[in-house]
Amino acid sequence: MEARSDVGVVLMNLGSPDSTAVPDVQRYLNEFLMDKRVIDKPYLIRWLLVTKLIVPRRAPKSAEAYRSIWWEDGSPLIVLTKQLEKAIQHDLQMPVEIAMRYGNPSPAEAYDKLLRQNPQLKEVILFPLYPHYAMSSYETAVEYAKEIYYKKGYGFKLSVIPPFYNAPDYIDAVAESMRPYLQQDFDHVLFSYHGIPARHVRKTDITGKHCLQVNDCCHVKSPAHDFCYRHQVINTSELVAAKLQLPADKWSVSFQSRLGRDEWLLPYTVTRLEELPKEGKKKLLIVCPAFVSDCLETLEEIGVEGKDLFINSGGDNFTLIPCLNIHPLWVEAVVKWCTDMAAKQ
Ligand SMILES: C=CC1=C(C)c2cc3[nH]c(cc4nc(cc5[nH]c(cc1n2)c(C)c5CCC(=O)O)C(CCC(=O)O)=C4C)c(C)c3C=C
Ligand SMILES: [Fe+2]
Ligand SMILES: [Fe+2]
Repeated sequence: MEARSDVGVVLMNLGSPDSTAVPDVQRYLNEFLMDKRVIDKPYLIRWLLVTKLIVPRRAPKSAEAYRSIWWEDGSPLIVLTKQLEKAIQHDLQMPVEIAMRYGNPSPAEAYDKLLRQNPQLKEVILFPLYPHYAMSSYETAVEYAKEIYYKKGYGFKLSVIPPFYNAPDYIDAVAESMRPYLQQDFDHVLFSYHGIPARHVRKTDITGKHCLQVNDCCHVKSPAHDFCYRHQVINTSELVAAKLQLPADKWSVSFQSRLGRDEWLLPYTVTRLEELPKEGKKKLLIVCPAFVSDCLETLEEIGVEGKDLFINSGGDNFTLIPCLNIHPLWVEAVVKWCTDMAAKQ
């Protein structure tokens, strides 16, 4: 492939605290939870909730959880995003930088670095590392990256990779990353996705009358699906299960990481981890396809806490399948989509 320096790529992920020290975790959680697309309450209520209630209680516990999974070179999410950057840079022959929605590095740092090293830059491809659309993940990342782009008046064009929850290359990569684990004896495969408040699904329903309102809404054709996180994660799971020829009674979907008292998407992963052994499903494979890089929510919440809960509820065997990270099929897909988008310039 011919090297290009007029098109650059920014891989954008969620971000982590700078360190596991409580003040750094506090700063990160404040920035994260003050995002109006994450806690969608009026500013003053959000500010009181976040700075007076949630963060003071949560920061020390989160810091401890981060400490239990932190790597020598930093947060797994950041380290793995950097590894993906290296892997695709090698094959893509275009300059690549990483950016985070919260914490560091910011999209401004990524744009500036690309420009400094490639003064002839004409286009930046923004690649949000989220397969599914949610107000609190894909949408906030893209809006933030665009806000900085317009504010600073950059001269290059900004193109954005859309959610890829049903893209055959992504489905293949998830399925093939799971396949070796299916060789072992298992009773059930649980697809555990980061949850969101049910209210967010209703809010992003462009028809205003479909999501969580129509019977079996996620299987009834609707333009709402383009923005419906629930539809998209169910669709990802169905496509992966079909690819792996998993019988319908051998897999299911659940939602993790609930925060607060509002109702989030159901069923909750914690509930399913308690129920599955009682249903005779004692050997479990669990996979988290909403995250393309392993992070606190996979390594600690599922890999440590989830495993304890499952085993203490009567489970025998718990295997967490790693995220795509730098799986060769995933690297190939990222390279292909960036190349295709650059060719459209
Ligand atoms: C996969 C997409 C994600 C969605 C959707 C999402 C929604 C969402 N998250 C919170 C609150 C927290 N999430 C936290 C960590 C975290 N979340 C995602 C991804 C999505 N979140 C990732 C990849 C991570 C891991 C970050 C890392 O450093 O490894 C945290 C911080 C940790 C903790 O204290 O638990 C919070 C808080 C809400 C409220 C929300 C939807 C409204
Ligand atoms: Fe989250
Ligand atoms: Fe829906």
